[in-house]
Amino acid sequence: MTPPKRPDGIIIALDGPAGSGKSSTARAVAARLGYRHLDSGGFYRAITYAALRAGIDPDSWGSLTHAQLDTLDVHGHATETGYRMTVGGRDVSAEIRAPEVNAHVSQMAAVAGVREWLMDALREAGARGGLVADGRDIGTVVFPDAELKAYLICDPEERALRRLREQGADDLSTEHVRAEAARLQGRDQIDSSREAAPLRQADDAVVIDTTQLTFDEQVARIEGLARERAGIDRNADVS
Ligand SMILES: Nc1ncnc2c1ncn2[C@@H]1O[C@H](COP(=O)(O)OP(=O)(O)OP(=O)(O)O)[C@@H](O)[C@H]1O
Ligand SMILES: Nc1ccn([C@@H]2O[C@H](COP(=O)(O)O)[C@@H](O)[C@H]2O)c(=O)n1
Repeated sequence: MTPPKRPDGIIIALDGPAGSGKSSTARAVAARLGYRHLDSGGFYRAITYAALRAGIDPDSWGSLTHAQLDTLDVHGHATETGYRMTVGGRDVSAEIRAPEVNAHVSQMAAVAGVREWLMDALREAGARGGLVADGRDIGTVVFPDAELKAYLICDPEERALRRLREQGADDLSTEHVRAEAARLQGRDQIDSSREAAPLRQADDAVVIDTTQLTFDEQVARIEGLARERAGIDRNADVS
């Protein structure tokens, strides 16, 4: 077992399609290890929310300059356990989950200039290690040297059902579940077919299908792999 080469621990990269369980799993694994959680989708969501709020036409997002992005005043603030997103100094944790942001975020995330603009902030989060980061290109582009990479997959209708339950939806009919599955797959289609850092499994990622797993099973699986990769004992301090 190799000891961590970063002062605060290893970097764990979780990628996969929409609703496959990345963020919830990353948060739980980070809590168990005493690591920080980086939800990179939150950054793309905050930029999308800020651009919509500023009235910038989505058709023009492809030509957004770094100076224009700076004026949107989007920031991720490190907390004890993760990152809190603000726009114009205001916490936007709830707003960035709105259906309007869901519908537009993949369009924003496909813009190469936006991804370049964000890269330093995302990499800075991993500078000391001790990080569980989730997204679409964490293991392939943001932290290609992450000590552990996992690629989570899950049946689309199961993903849709979980998402609807999370939202407290009353209507869990087949029709409603299929409509939500189509929305998730629409986002996956844009994310995996774009030129800039498309969603794809890193060659050295462990694939975990969460369809038949309980939440605790998938968390325990990744925590176990992380402890192995970090060379740490289950009962020992992980940093
Ligand atoms: N194994 C599981 N069994 C049941 N529910 C699960 C399981 N894994 C995750 N969930 C639930 O599925 C929902 C989607 O998970 P999560 O938000 O982590 O997905 P995600 O991949 O980060 O999605 P997105 O890409 O849209 O941000 C959450 O409500 C989460 O609690
Ligand atoms: N590394 C990433 C993370 C996210 N995206 C884009 O943001 C969207 C929202 O992400 P969630 O994880 O919050 O669902 C996602 O659909 C991608 O378009 C990305 O490109 N790269």
